[in-house]
Amino acid sequence: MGSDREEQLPPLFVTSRGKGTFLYRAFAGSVFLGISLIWVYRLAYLPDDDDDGSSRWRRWAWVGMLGAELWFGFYWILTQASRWNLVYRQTFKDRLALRYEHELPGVDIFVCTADPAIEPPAMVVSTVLSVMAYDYPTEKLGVYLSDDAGSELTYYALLEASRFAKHWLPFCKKFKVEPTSPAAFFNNKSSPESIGTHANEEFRAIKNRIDTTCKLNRVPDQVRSDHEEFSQWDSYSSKRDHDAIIEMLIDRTDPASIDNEGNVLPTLVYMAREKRPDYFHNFKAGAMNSLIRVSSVITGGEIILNVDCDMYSNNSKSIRDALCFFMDEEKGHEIAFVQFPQNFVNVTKNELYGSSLQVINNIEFHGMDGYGGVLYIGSGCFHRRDILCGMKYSKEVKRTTLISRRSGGEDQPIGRIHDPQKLRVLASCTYEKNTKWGNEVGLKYGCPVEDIITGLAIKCRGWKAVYHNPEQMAFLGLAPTTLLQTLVQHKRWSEGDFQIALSKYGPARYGPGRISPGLILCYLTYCLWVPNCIPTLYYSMVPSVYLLRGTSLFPEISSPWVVPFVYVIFAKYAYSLVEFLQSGGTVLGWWNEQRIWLYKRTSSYLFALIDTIVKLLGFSKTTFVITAKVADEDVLRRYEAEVMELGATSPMFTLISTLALLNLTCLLGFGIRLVMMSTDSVVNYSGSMFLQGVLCGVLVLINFPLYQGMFIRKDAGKMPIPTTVTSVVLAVSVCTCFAFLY
Ligand SMILES: O=c1ccn([C@@H]2O[C@H](COP(=O)(O)OP(=O)(O)O[C@H]3O[C@H](CO)[C@@H](O)[C@H](O)[C@H]3O)[C@@H](O)[C@H]2O)c(=O)[nH]1
Ligand SMILES: [Mn+2]
Repeated sequence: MGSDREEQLPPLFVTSRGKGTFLYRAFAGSVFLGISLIWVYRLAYLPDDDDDGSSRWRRWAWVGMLGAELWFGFYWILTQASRWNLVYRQTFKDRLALRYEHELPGVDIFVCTADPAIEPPAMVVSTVLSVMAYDYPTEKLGVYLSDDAGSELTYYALLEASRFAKHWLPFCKKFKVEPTSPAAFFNNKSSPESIGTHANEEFRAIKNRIDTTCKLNRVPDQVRSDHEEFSQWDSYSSKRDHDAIIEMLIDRTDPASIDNEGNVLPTLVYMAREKRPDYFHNFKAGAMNSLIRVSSVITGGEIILNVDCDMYSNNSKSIRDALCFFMDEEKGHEIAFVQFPQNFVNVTKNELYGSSLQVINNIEFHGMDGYGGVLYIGSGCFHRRDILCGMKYSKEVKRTTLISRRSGGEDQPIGRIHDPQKLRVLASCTYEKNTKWGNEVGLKYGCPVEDIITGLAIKCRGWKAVYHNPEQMAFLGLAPTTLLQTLVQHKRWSEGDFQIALSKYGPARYGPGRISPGLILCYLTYCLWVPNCIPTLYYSMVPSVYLLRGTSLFPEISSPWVVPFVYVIFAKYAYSLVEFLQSGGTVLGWWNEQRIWLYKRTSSYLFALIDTIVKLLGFSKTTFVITAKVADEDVLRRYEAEVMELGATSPMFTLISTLALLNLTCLLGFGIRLVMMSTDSVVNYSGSMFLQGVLCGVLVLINFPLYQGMFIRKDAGKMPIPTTVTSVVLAVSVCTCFAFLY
């Protein structure tokens, strides 16, 4: 690399290709051959259209199987794109420091929170402190907390944090603390005990005060009278109806803003944008756009980092990592954003809910990066401000943007506005009226996955994105801890992605000519999560009820056509196991992942499909269900013991348990039939129903935790009795209809 560099400077980052690409491609080719043979078999053996009722039923079921297999095959092809060409990045932070230490750009960091009840302020401010303590010149850092609840509790917590920062930042620097989130650092058993007893005590005290205040739901009178800014809450009527509140807790240009050792502190700003019932607030995208505007006049950093309130910094060098990409002399000018993976602190060993996203993080995103276009996933992403604000790519911008700004002097050329009135205008409901905000400027509105669609639009404007997955994880957050939350989160994601597919930005329509074909396929993998629900529901129901009936839908065990079926299934799952283990998972974790895969497809995606249709018909509006970052002790105990949490009422649960019971009934029915047959017919019969029996058997095995939750467990996390009863009635009725009606 770099042989024809214009200057003889070694690069700030290098890219290397994954190994074994050729072998993988050959393997994928063989699986594709198998899939094609399955299609051929379905077409060649399509049952005749007799008048006889039973064979007509079989013919239709067969056509459905063909449809499902065509879809699965097509979808499998899509998933190959993100495995075709993996790349890995390495940065040289020492070179960056050597060349640019004194002209590093300003960095503004946005933390978003939206509800003090499910996103505890003590957690939020730990995240804020973690990013304030980055190993980066503090006079170039601005940290902004957006509070979509506009809660004085969160403001109070931030006030406490701003005071603690004076101890915490020098402490982190002195002892090279990692991670720089005080909560994470002091909770970590392996953090050296000898250091920081004092800091620890102080942090505990602050955390206690915050937690108590939150529990009492009231800021102490003394604090309130000491800090006149609390009067801004006098006019506050609710989360959805209040004025904009913007408070600068630390101003880095104020000579008094120094830590205990006399170093400058980063600017720290609290922002609750204005909310009114008559104005749609566009969730996180709306908050981000207000932050972009407000920060542009306070600190105006050229680089913006965005994290969710639970995603604390776990690597104090991440800004420098990101800058190695942006400031690389050769390639930096075309990079719009640098995305780090979302990792989670709270995943258990065999991750019951498959929420660690390891395969996405360790394989698929490296594959998308190979096409220059990893997704923007909302948290842990560094953007160039002007690109986020709509700048289009052109070859001429090469080398100008970051470098010219920096050569303007130590400080940014932006006029600093501290006038609260002017700031409030920028965060008002009406500011965006008749502007391009939410469309061409800033994050896009109208989609529950504002991050994905914004990232796609940026790449369609000609920019590249980079994925960086360093060994020491850059960010750590909280994954959902119950089944329902996992399914609801996936409903939001899949629905949002599907909306993109249907929108003007649908990758297949909008992408060609703008992004590479490989990247289009990668995007489609995510954008087409939702339609998977239909073939998956079909495949997990129809063969089973036909098994009960004794109608075969797969080749006989002695037929050579069994080979492609067995090969494709075996190869696909063996490979997915290898991939999962390689990404750091366990065998049981993989098995759990298959279960959650089934539940997501049959419930989250189905409900996302239904909601999409309802919305298209104009009956409902987009919502955003925030994922809880706290759980009861009881729930947490079960989560840690990897016992499935089923103690909630939801149509999603009714659906998955009905499916589970349906398969159980079909398998039992099949068993009874076998027992009642003569030996000869058993051999024949089980031969013709073999694959169907295996499919139904595996579905029963994988649903084991559901049967336990319905019939065996006694704890509070078991399936509610009404849900169990409904599911039994539904499953038995469907089975009875099928067994006797035609
Ligand atoms: O009206 C809202 C709703 C949410 N948020 C914040 O958005 C973040 C993400 O919300 P969360 O409930 O944790 O959703 P996740 O599914 O975990 O988030 C992922 O998916 C979202 C899109 O669906 C992205 O916005 C996130 O960045 C990405 O991490 C949190 O910090 C919230 O406080 C707001 O600021 N305002
Ligand atoms: Mn989250």
